[in-house]
Amino acid sequence: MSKVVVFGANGQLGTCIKMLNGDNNLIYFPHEAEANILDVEVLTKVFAEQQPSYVINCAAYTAVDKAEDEVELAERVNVIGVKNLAEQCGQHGAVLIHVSTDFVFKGDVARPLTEADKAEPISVYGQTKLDGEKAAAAIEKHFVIRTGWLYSEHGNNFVKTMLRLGAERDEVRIIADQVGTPTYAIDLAAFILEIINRDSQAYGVYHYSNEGVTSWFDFARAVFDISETQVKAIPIRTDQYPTKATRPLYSVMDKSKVKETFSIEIPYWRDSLIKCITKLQQ
Ligand SMILES: NC(=O)C1=CN([C@@H]2O[C@H](COP(=O)(O)OP(=O)(O)OC[C@H]3O[C@@H](n4cnc5c(N)ncnc54)[C@H](OP(=O)(O)O)[C@@H]3O)[C@@H](O)[C@H]2O)C=CC1
Ligand SMILES: Cc1cn([C@H]2C[C@H](O)[C@@H](COP(=O)(O)OP(=O)(O)O[C@H]3O[C@@H](C)C(=O)[C@@H](O)[C@H]3O)O2)c(=O)[nH]c1=O
Repeated sequence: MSKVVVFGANGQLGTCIKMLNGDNNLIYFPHEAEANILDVEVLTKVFAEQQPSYVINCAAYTAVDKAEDEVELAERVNVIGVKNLAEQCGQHGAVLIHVSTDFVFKGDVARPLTEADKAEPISVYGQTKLDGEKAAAAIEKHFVIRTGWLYSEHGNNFVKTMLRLGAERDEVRIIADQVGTPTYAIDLAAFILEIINRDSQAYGVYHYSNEGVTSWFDFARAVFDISETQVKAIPIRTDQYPTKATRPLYSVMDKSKVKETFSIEIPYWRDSLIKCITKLQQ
Protein backbone atom coordinates (compact mmCIF):
# COMPACT_ATOMS: atom_id res chain seq x y z
CA MET A 1 0.00 0.00 0.00
CA SER A 2 1.15 3.57 -0.70
CA LYS A 3 2.29 5.92 2.06
CA VAL A 4 -0.74 7.68 3.51
CA VAL A 5 -1.10 10.61 5.92
CA VAL A 6 -4.42 11.19 7.71
CA PHE A 7 -5.37 14.64 9.02
CA GLY A 8 -8.19 14.95 11.58
CA ALA A 9 -7.11 11.58 12.91
CA ASN A 10 -8.67 12.10 16.34
CA GLY A 11 -12.15 12.89 15.05
CA GLN A 12 -14.86 10.32 14.43
CA LEU A 13 -13.91 9.29 10.89
CA GLY A 14 -10.18 9.57 11.55
CA THR A 15 -10.55 7.22 14.52
CA CYS A 16 -12.45 4.72 12.36
CA ILE A 17 -9.59 4.78 9.82
CA LYS A 18 -7.16 4.19 12.69
CA MET A 19 -9.25 1.25 13.91
CA LEU A 20 -9.33 -0.38 10.46
CA ASN A 21 -5.65 0.30 9.89
CA GLY A 22 -4.54 -1.70 12.92
CA ASP A 23 -0.74 -1.65 13.04
CA ASN A 24 -0.09 -1.03 9.36
CA ASN A 25 2.78 1.43 9.49
CA LEU A 26 2.12 2.75 5.97
CA ILE A 27 -0.53 5.06 7.38
CA TYR A 28 0.82 8.00 9.34
CA PHE A 29 -1.36 9.79 11.87
CA PRO A 30 0.36 13.08 12.74
CA HIS A 31 0.69 13.73 16.46
CA GLU A 32 -0.87 16.84 17.97
CA ALA A 33 1.97 19.25 17.21
CA GLU A 34 1.93 18.26 13.51
CA ALA A 35 -1.81 18.05 13.00
CA ASN A 36 -3.05 21.61 12.46
CA ILE A 37 -4.05 22.01 8.80
CA LEU A 38 -3.92 25.81 9.23
CA ASP A 39 -0.21 25.76 10.04
CA VAL A 40 1.56 25.82 6.68
CA GLU A 41 5.02 25.61 8.21
CA VAL A 42 4.12 22.43 10.07
CA LEU A 43 2.38 20.96 7.01
CA THR A 44 5.45 21.67 4.88
CA LYS A 45 7.57 19.72 7.35
CA VAL A 46 5.15 16.77 7.61
CA PHE A 47 4.88 16.45 3.81
CA ALA A 48 8.66 16.72 3.38
CA GLU A 49 9.27 14.05 6.00
CA GLN A 50 6.48 11.64 5.09
CA GLN A 51 6.41 12.07 1.30
CA PRO A 52 2.85 10.72 1.15
CA SER A 53 1.26 9.31 -1.98
CA TYR A 54 -2.17 9.85 -0.42
CA VAL A 55 -3.54 12.34 2.07
CA ILE A 56 -6.91 11.72 3.72
CA ASN A 57 -8.51 14.84 5.13
CA CYS A 58 -10.89 14.06 7.98
CA ALA A 59 -10.17 17.38 9.69
CA ALA A 60 -13.11 19.76 9.68
CA TYR A 61 -15.21 22.21 11.63
CA THR A 62 -18.39 20.13 12.08
CA ALA A 63 -20.48 22.02 14.67
CA VAL A 64 -23.39 22.85 12.35
CA ASP A 65 -25.24 25.27 14.66
CA LYS A 66 -22.14 26.90 16.17
CA ALA A 67 -20.81 27.61 12.68
CA GLU A 68 -23.59 30.18 12.22
CA ASP A 69 -21.81 32.29 14.89
CA GLU A 70 -18.22 31.17 14.24
CA VAL A 71 -18.24 31.83 10.51
CA GLU A 72 -14.59 32.84 10.28
CA LEU A 73 -13.29 29.81 12.16
CA ALA A 74 -15.50 27.44 10.12
CA GLU A 75 -14.20 29.04 6.90
CA ARG A 76 -10.60 28.79 8.02
CA VAL A 77 -10.76 25.10 8.86
CA ASN A 78 -13.13 23.96 6.09
CA VAL A 79 -11.73 26.10 3.28
CA ILE A 80 -8.25 27.48 4.02
CA GLY A 81 -7.20 24.23 5.71
CA VAL A 82 -8.23 22.25 2.63
CA LYS A 83 -6.47 24.74 0.35
CA ASN A 84 -3.28 24.26 2.39
CA LEU A 85 -3.51 20.48 2.03
CA ALA A 86 -4.29 20.71 -1.70
CA GLU A 87 -1.27 22.93 -2.27
CA GLN A 88 1.02 20.53 -0.43
CA CYS A 89 -0.47 17.55 -2.30
CA GLY A 90 0.00 19.39 -5.60
CA GLN A 91 3.66 20.09 -4.82
CA HIS A 92 4.34 16.48 -3.79
CA GLY A 93 2.19 14.75 -6.43
CA ALA A 94 0.02 13.23 -3.68
CA VAL A 95 -3.65 12.35 -4.10
CA LEU A 96 -5.99 14.27 -1.77
CA ILE A 97 -9.00 12.35 -0.48
CA HIS A 98 -11.27 14.96 1.05
CA VAL A 99 -14.56 14.36 2.85
CA SER A 100 -17.60 16.59 2.32
CA THR A 101 -21.28 16.53 3.18
CA ASP A 102 -24.89 16.16 2.01
CA PHE A 103 -25.41 19.59 3.66
CA VAL A 104 -24.01 21.23 0.50
CA PHE A 105 -27.52 20.69 -0.88
CA LYS A 106 -30.53 22.92 -0.32
CA GLY A 107 -32.77 19.93 0.24
CA ASP A 108 -35.83 21.11 -1.64
CA VAL A 109 -35.86 18.35 -4.28
CA ALA A 110 -37.40 15.05 -3.14
CA ARG A 111 -35.30 12.67 -5.25
CA PRO A 112 -31.84 11.25 -4.67
CA LEU A 113 -29.24 13.86 -5.57
CA THR A 114 -26.44 13.10 -8.00
CA GLU A 115 -22.98 14.62 -8.22
CA ALA A 116 -24.28 16.66 -11.18
CA ASP A 117 -27.06 18.27 -9.14
CA LYS A 118 -26.61 21.86 -8.11
CA ALA A 119 -25.11 22.35 -4.67
CA GLU A 120 -26.76 25.29 -2.93
CA PRO A 121 -25.97 25.31 0.80
CA ILE A 122 -28.39 26.81 3.30
CA SER A 123 -26.04 26.91 6.30
CA VAL A 124 -22.61 28.35 7.06
CA TYR A 125 -21.28 24.82 7.60
CA GLY A 126 -22.68 23.69 4.21
CA GLN A 127 -21.26 26.74 2.42
CA THR A 128 -17.80 26.30 3.93
CA LYS A 129 -17.82 22.61 3.00
CA LEU A 130 -18.78 23.47 -0.60
CA ASP A 131 -15.99 26.04 -0.77
CA GLY A 132 -13.66 23.39 0.67
CA GLU A 133 -14.64 20.99 -2.11
CA LYS A 134 -13.56 23.63 -4.63
CA ALA A 135 -10.24 24.05 -2.84
CA ALA A 136 -9.65 20.28 -3.06
CA ALA A 137 -10.66 20.20 -6.72
CA ALA A 138 -8.01 22.82 -7.54
CA ILE A 139 -5.57 19.91 -7.96
CA GLU A 140 -6.14 17.17 -10.50
CA LYS A 141 -5.51 14.25 -8.15
CA HIS A 142 -8.45 14.63 -5.81
CA PHE A 143 -11.36 12.60 -4.52
CA VAL A 144 -14.13 14.57 -2.85
CA ILE A 145 -16.42 12.16 -1.04
CA ARG A 146 -19.73 13.58 0.09
CA THR A 147 -21.28 11.65 2.92
CA GLY A 148 -24.12 12.25 5.37
CA TRP A 149 -25.37 11.60 8.89
CA LEU A 150 -22.11 9.93 10.01
CA TYR A 151 -22.16 7.84 13.16
CA SER A 152 -20.03 5.19 14.79
CA GLU A 153 -18.96 3.97 18.20
CA HIS A 154 -16.32 6.75 18.19
CA GLY A 155 -16.66 10.51 18.76
CA ASN A 156 -19.91 12.43 19.00
CA ASN A 157 -22.84 11.57 16.80
CA PHE A 158 -26.64 11.25 16.63
CA VAL A 159 -26.69 7.54 17.58
CA LYS A 160 -24.71 8.13 20.76
CA THR A 161 -26.84 11.20 21.57
CA MET A 162 -30.03 9.15 21.19
CA LEU A 163 -28.65 6.34 23.39
CA ARG A 164 -27.82 8.92 26.06
CA LEU A 165 -31.15 10.77 25.85
CA GLY A 166 -33.03 7.47 25.73
CA ALA A 167 -31.38 6.42 28.99
CA GLU A 168 -31.94 9.78 30.69
CA ARG A 169 -35.49 10.68 29.65
CA ASP A 170 -38.99 9.22 29.49
CA GLU A 171 -39.57 10.65 26.03
CA VAL A 172 -37.47 12.09 23.19
CA ARG A 173 -38.85 14.43 20.51
CA ILE A 174 -37.22 13.98 17.11
CA ILE A 175 -37.66 15.69 13.77
CA ALA A 176 -39.52 13.46 11.31
CA ASP A 177 -39.63 15.70 8.24
CA GLN A 178 -35.87 15.80 7.51
CA VAL A 179 -35.02 12.87 5.29
CA GLY A 180 -31.58 11.49 4.42
CA THR A 181 -29.39 8.43 4.82
CA PRO A 182 -27.17 7.58 7.79
CA THR A 183 -23.61 6.45 7.16
CA TYR A 184 -21.64 4.15 9.45
CA ALA A 185 -18.22 5.82 9.56
CA ILE A 186 -16.53 2.39 9.58
CA ASP A 187 -18.14 1.63 6.17
CA LEU A 188 -16.94 4.97 4.81
CA ALA A 189 -13.45 4.45 6.26
CA ALA A 190 -13.27 1.03 4.57
CA PHE A 191 -14.30 2.56 1.24
CA ILE A 192 -11.65 5.29 1.52
CA LEU A 193 -8.96 2.68 2.18
CA GLU A 194 -10.27 0.68 -0.78
CA ILE A 195 -9.72 3.67 -3.11
CA ILE A 196 -6.10 3.70 -1.94
CA ASN A 197 -5.66 -0.08 -2.16
CA ARG A 198 -6.80 0.01 -5.77
CA ASP A 199 -4.66 3.05 -6.55
CA SER A 200 -7.68 4.39 -8.42
CA GLN A 201 -7.22 7.31 -10.74
CA ALA A 202 -10.94 7.94 -11.23
CA TYR A 203 -10.60 11.34 -9.58
CA GLY A 204 -13.62 13.55 -8.90
CA VAL A 205 -16.64 14.00 -6.66
CA TYR A 206 -18.52 10.96 -5.29
CA HIS A 207 -21.56 10.44 -3.11
CA TYR A 208 -21.17 7.77 -0.43
CA SER A 209 -23.71 7.06 2.31
CA ASN A 210 -25.24 3.79 3.41
CA GLU A 211 -28.13 2.41 1.33
CA GLY A 212 -31.74 3.34 1.98
CA VAL A 213 -33.67 6.38 3.11
CA THR A 214 -34.92 7.45 6.53
CA SER A 215 -35.81 10.43 8.72
CA TRP A 216 -34.06 11.47 11.93
CA PHE A 217 -37.14 10.21 13.78
CA ASP A 218 -37.08 6.77 12.14
CA PHE A 219 -33.31 6.63 12.64
CA ALA A 220 -33.79 7.33 16.36
CA ARG A 221 -36.59 4.74 16.56
CA ALA A 222 -34.24 2.17 15.02
CA VAL A 223 -31.58 3.07 17.60
CA PHE A 224 -34.09 2.58 20.44
CA ASP A 225 -35.49 -0.66 18.98
CA ILE A 226 -32.11 -2.25 18.28
CA SER A 227 -30.67 -1.25 21.66
CA GLU A 228 -33.93 -2.21 23.43
CA THR A 229 -34.09 1.24 25.02
CA GLN A 230 -37.44 1.83 26.71
CA VAL A 231 -38.28 5.42 25.77
CA LYS A 232 -41.16 7.11 24.00
CA ALA A 233 -40.03 8.57 20.65
CA ILE A 234 -42.23 11.45 19.52
CA PRO A 235 -42.12 12.59 15.87
CA ILE A 236 -42.08 16.36 15.43
CA ARG A 237 -41.79 18.89 12.57
CA THR A 238 -38.65 20.94 11.93
CA ASP A 239 -40.38 24.11 13.17
CA GLN A 240 -41.01 22.41 16.51
CA TYR A 241 -37.24 21.99 17.11
CA PRO A 242 -35.68 25.39 16.40
CA THR A 243 -31.95 25.35 15.65
CA LYS A 244 -29.53 28.09 14.73
CA ALA A 245 -28.65 26.50 11.37
CA THR A 246 -31.18 25.49 8.75
CA ARG A 247 -30.80 21.86 7.68
CA PRO A 248 -31.86 20.39 4.32
CA LEU A 249 -35.28 18.72 4.40
CA TYR A 250 -34.20 16.13 1.84
CA SER A 251 -30.56 15.16 1.42
CA VAL A 252 -30.62 11.58 0.14
CA MET A 253 -27.68 11.07 -2.22
CA ASP A 254 -27.70 8.96 -5.36
CA LYS A 255 -24.76 6.54 -5.19
CA SER A 256 -24.83 5.15 -8.75
CA LYS A 257 -21.53 6.80 -9.67
CA VAL A 258 -19.54 5.36 -6.77
CA LYS A 259 -21.10 1.91 -7.15
CA GLU A 260 -20.47 1.76 -10.90
CA THR A 261 -16.97 3.25 -10.81
CA PHE A 262 -15.68 1.06 -7.98
CA SER A 263 -17.99 -1.98 -8.40
CA ILE A 264 -18.79 -1.90 -4.70
CA GLU A 265 -21.79 -2.97 -2.69
CA ILE A 266 -22.87 -0.54 0.00
CA PRO A 267 -24.40 -1.84 3.25
CA TYR A 268 -28.03 -0.98 4.07
CA TRP A 269 -28.17 1.63 6.86
CA ARG A 270 -30.07 -0.52 9.37
CA ASP A 271 -27.67 -3.46 8.96
CA SER A 272 -24.73 -1.18 9.74
CA LEU A 273 -26.58 0.41 12.65
CA ILE A 274 -27.02 -3.04 14.19
CA LYS A 275 -23.25 -3.61 13.90
CA CYS A 276 -22.48 -0.30 15.58
CA ILE A 277 -24.93 -0.76 18.45
CA THR A 278 -23.72 -4.32 18.98
CA LYS A 279 -20.16 -2.98 19.34
CA LEU A 280 -21.32 -0.21 21.68
CA GLN A 281 -23.06 -2.77 23.88
CA GLN A 282 -20.11 -5.18 24.07
N1 LIG B 1 -20.24 14.01 11.46
C1 LIG B 1 -21.13 13.93 10.47
O1 LIG B 1 -22.32 13.65 10.67
C2 LIG B 1 -20.70 14.20 9.06
C3 LIG B 1 -19.40 14.58 8.76
N2 LIG B 1 -19.06 14.85 7.46
C4 LIG B 1 -17.70 15.22 7.15
O2 LIG B 1 -16.89 14.10 7.43
C5 LIG B 1 -15.61 14.53 7.89
C6 LIG B 1 -15.28 13.83 9.19
O3 LIG B 1 -16.27 14.17 10.15
P1 LIG B 1 -16.21 13.65 11.65
O4 LIG B 1 -15.06 12.73 11.82
O5 LIG B 1 -17.55 13.21 12.03
O6 LIG B 1 -15.90 15.02 12.39
P2 LIG B 1 -15.28 15.27 13.83
O7 LIG B 1 -15.79 16.60 14.26
O8 LIG B 1 -15.48 14.08 14.70
O9 LIG B 1 -13.71 15.36 13.52
C7 LIG B 1 -13.13 16.46 12.91
C8 LIG B 1 -11.72 16.57 13.46
O10 LIG B 1 -11.07 17.68 12.85
C9 LIG B 1 -10.25 18.28 13.83
N3 LIG B 1 -9.89 19.64 13.48
C10 LIG B 1 -10.59 20.78 13.64
N4 LIG B 1 -9.85 21.84 13.24
C11 LIG B 1 -8.66 21.36 12.82
C12 LIG B 1 -7.48 21.94 12.31
N5 LIG B 1 -7.35 23.25 12.15
N6 LIG B 1 -6.45 21.13 11.98
C13 LIG B 1 -6.54 19.80 12.15
N7 LIG B 1 -7.63 19.18 12.66
C14 LIG B 1 -8.68 19.95 12.97
C15 LIG B 1 -11.10 18.20 15.09
O11 LIG B 1 -10.30 18.38 16.22
P3 LIG B 1 -10.94 19.10 17.51
O12 LIG B 1 -12.09 18.25 17.92
O13 LIG B 1 -9.79 19.09 18.45
O14 LIG B 1 -11.37 20.46 17.07
C16 LIG B 1 -11.66 16.80 14.98
O15 LIG B 1 -10.79 15.87 15.58
C17 LIG B 1 -15.67 16.04 7.94
O16 LIG B 1 -15.14 16.56 6.76
C18 LIG B 1 -17.16 16.34 8.00
O17 LIG B 1 -17.46 17.60 7.45
C19 LIG B 1 -19.94 14.73 6.43
C20 LIG B 1 -21.22 14.34 6.67
C21 LIG B 1 -21.70 13.99 8.01
C1 LIG C 1 -30.56 15.83 19.65
C2 LIG C 1 -31.77 15.97 18.79
C3 LIG C 1 -31.66 16.30 17.46
N1 LIG C 1 -32.76 16.42 16.68
C4 LIG C 1 -32.61 16.76 15.26
C5 LIG C 1 -31.85 18.04 14.95
C6 LIG C 1 -31.31 17.77 13.57
O1 LIG C 1 -32.28 18.12 12.62
C7 LIG C 1 -31.10 16.27 13.57
C8 LIG C 1 -29.65 15.84 13.73
O2 LIG C 1 -29.10 16.55 14.79
P1 LIG C 1 -27.57 16.52 15.16
O3 LIG C 1 -27.26 17.84 15.76
O4 LIG C 1 -27.29 15.28 15.93
O5 LIG C 1 -26.84 16.30 13.81
P2 LIG C 1 -26.22 17.36 12.79
O6 LIG C 1 -25.06 18.00 13.42
O7 LIG C 1 -27.25 18.23 12.22
O8 LIG C 1 -25.77 16.31 11.69
C9 LIG C 1 -25.13 16.77 10.56
O9 LIG C 1 -23.76 16.92 10.88
C10 LIG C 1 -22.99 17.46 9.83
C11 LIG C 1 -21.55 17.53 10.32
C12 LIG C 1 -23.20 16.81 8.53
O10 LIG C 1 -22.36 16.90 7.64
C13 LIG C 1 -24.55 16.23 8.23
O11 LIG C 1 -24.49 15.19 7.26
C14 LIG C 1 -25.28 15.75 9.45
O12 LIG C 1 -24.79 14.51 9.90
O13 LIG C 1 -31.87 15.74 14.63
C15 LIG C 1 -34.04 16.20 17.20
O14 LIG C 1 -35.05 16.31 16.48
N2 LIG C 1 -34.17 15.86 18.52
C16 LIG C 1 -33.08 15.74 19.34
O15 LIG C 1 -33.26 15.44 20.56
